[in-house]
Amino acid sequence: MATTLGHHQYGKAEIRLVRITRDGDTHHLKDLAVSVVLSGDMAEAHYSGSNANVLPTDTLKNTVYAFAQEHGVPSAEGFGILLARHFVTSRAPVHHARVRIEEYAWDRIATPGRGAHSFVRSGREVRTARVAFDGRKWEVLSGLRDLTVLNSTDSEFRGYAKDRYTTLEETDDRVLATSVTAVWRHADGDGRPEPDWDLSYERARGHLLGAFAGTYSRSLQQTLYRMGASVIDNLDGIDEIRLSLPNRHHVPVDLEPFGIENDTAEGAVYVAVDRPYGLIEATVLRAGAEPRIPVDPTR
Ligand SMILES: O=c1[nH]c(=O)c2[nH]c(=O)[nH]c2[nH]1
Repeated sequence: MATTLGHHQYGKAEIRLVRITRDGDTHHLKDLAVSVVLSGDMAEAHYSGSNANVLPTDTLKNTVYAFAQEHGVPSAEGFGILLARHFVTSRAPVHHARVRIEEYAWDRIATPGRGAHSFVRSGREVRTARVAFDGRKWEVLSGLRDLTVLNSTDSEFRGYAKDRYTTLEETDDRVLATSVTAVWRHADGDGRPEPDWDLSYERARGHLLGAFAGTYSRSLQQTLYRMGASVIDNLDGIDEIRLSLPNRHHVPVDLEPFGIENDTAEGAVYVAVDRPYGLIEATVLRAGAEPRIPVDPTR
């Protein structure tokens, strides 16, 4: 044989699922996209075409819906753990399962006297969870994307390297805006009970926002480090966090041709430039922790 099969996996991507729970007149809603990836003893499907070890991806989809109804969706992480354990423990050829979940937030629409069953899709960020299980050990990565934040002052960018192509002016007061993608890794479970995933998420989010707002920034790099360090310093169970921060540049508009001053004590007008953007990415680790989050957190 002149060829051999390399790494292979399969699964069902982006299973869209809305779970409504009724508690009398008060209803609750979970809105998810679930992706399942399985790997193990499945080489024959590629070599000979034998599907004996291939549980159809259609079945993976059905299992996700069935589990959502039978077990509910306690939290993105909790649901992911339930599913990953099921696939690895119920089928011998499956050695490893990964479940990725995106969760979309909804707010209630106030309807006095009419029960609590109306919702409006929230402008909040997308919450993410990834669970990997190999039959023995868990790895849980929690995170978020599209958390868009802006500081209208307390940001400068000066003292940078310059060469013959540098045109950027130094600034001691600029707008700093970004859309945060973050992935953080929970310390190995080793038999401990699962944390309260929702509480852990809200705390991590709060520290990211607090550090963004509370840092006098000399660069987005410095702000990134403070944001990551604040999560690690304040949350015992989190050993590693990776942040991807696009620099959403806000450039003051030149209004001089119209005889209008555009940088006054009362404020200024900016172009919100969407492309190109600087992209600042880094991992922050608890001292001694091993880096395990992939370098590209979107993969
Ligand atoms: O915070 C910043 N970091 C950079 O590396 C950079 N580069 C740039 O042009 N502007 C900025 N801002």
